[in-house]
Amino acid sequence: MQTLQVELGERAYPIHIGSHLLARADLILPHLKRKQVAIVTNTTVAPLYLEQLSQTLQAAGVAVIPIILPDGEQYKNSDTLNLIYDALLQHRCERSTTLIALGGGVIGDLTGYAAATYLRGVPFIQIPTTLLSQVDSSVGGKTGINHPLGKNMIGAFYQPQLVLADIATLHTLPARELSAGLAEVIKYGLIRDLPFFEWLEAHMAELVALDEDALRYAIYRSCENKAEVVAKDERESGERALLNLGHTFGHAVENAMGYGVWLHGEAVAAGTMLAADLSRRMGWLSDADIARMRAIFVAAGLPVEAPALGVERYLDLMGLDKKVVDGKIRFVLQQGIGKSLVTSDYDKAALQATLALAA
Ligand SMILES: NC(=O)c1ccc[n+]([C@@H]2O[C@H](COP(=O)([O-])OP(=O)(O)OC[C@H]3O[C@@H](n4cnc5c(N)ncnc54)[C@H](O)[C@@H]3O)[C@@H](O)[C@H]2O)c1
Ligand SMILES: O=C(O)C(=O)C[C@@H](O)[C@H](O)[C@H](O)COP(=O)(O)O
Ligand SMILES: [Zn+2]
Repeated sequence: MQTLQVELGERAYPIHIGSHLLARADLILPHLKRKQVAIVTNTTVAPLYLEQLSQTLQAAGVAVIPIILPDGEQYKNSDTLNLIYDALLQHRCERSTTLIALGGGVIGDLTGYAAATYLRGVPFIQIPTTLLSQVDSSVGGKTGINHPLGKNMIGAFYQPQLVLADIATLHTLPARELSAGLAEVIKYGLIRDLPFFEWLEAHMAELVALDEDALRYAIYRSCENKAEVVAKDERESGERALLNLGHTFGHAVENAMGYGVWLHGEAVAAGTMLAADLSRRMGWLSDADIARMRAIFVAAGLPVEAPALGVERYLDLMGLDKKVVDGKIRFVLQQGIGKSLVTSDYDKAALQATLALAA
């Protein structure tokens, strides 16, 4: 097992990465205020891992309240959030009850937001079971739900007490979901870590084949990148916005196509290629860089062409992005592979031309 620390002063917490961690009560117990937890999961993950985690905790004397939600991005909304509050209230959960998110990013974001708001805040633990949630969503404290008009529009920054990433759970993950997670892994290389990008180019086939050593390294290096950025800028007043590479376009795709039709990672991959095209038009990215990016996304099993929504629809949806300032959309663009910036200083005609690719 490897451990990283997210250095956030009194809100600091460890990320443990390893195999068969669902059996490790000793890693969880020190983070509980009281021996009662509510495990929030979904109808897909519950039959796979709920029993195992519950038994681990019950054997250590912890009372477990299971909360099983419907599965899918289309359920990351206020109705599903209310199901969590309902269960917590029915069980008379107190401020000392810890919520445990057992599942992918949808469960993590919902559970984190429930924890941030139930009784004005109860502790929570992330046990991510998708690659995407192990490398990205479980770390950093962005929690929330979607709105029909936009992705993640309602939420809170609220840090977990602990992240427990059990690599063994990835063996049951569908290949399409593994690929979606690789989009966020590749993101770290593109925005700030050229040596990692080069390592990913050399080891993509092993990752797709679920090679344990390759996965462990990719998850650790991704979490290391994310933890560093979050420690410097917890609430996204600067550098953290770089973690949004491809998301301005990608969130528009997810919303327009209907939540869940394009997976988050798929939309991020195609969105990153649109951002790359805009960077190229600004003279910051070469044709050779774009070819490398396209090749790595394809090798990861990800789409590189965004859907044809039309220029106006893209602009309209991107106008709701959280990075908008004074009505102007800001993009994360690249100045080569491994170097990125957030800017509103792009050429409008270049943006129109980029969007016309997806028109
Ligand atoms: N908070 C953040 O910082 C952050 C970062 C990135 C993404 N996100 C959010 O995360 C969500 C995407 O997360 P995701 O890609 O994990 O999707 P997801 O949570 O929908 O999980 C993907 C699918 O895999 C299933 N699943 C989960 N673990 C499994 C396992 N071990 N074996 C088999 N099936 C399993 C799920 O039930 C689901 O059907 C999006 O809503 C996105 O906006 C948040
Ligand atoms: O942690 C962050 O910061 C990120 O931007 C990570 C993204 O991968 C993630 O999808 C995040 O939820 C997007 O944030 P949003 O603020 O654009 O909703
Ligand atoms: Zn993302």
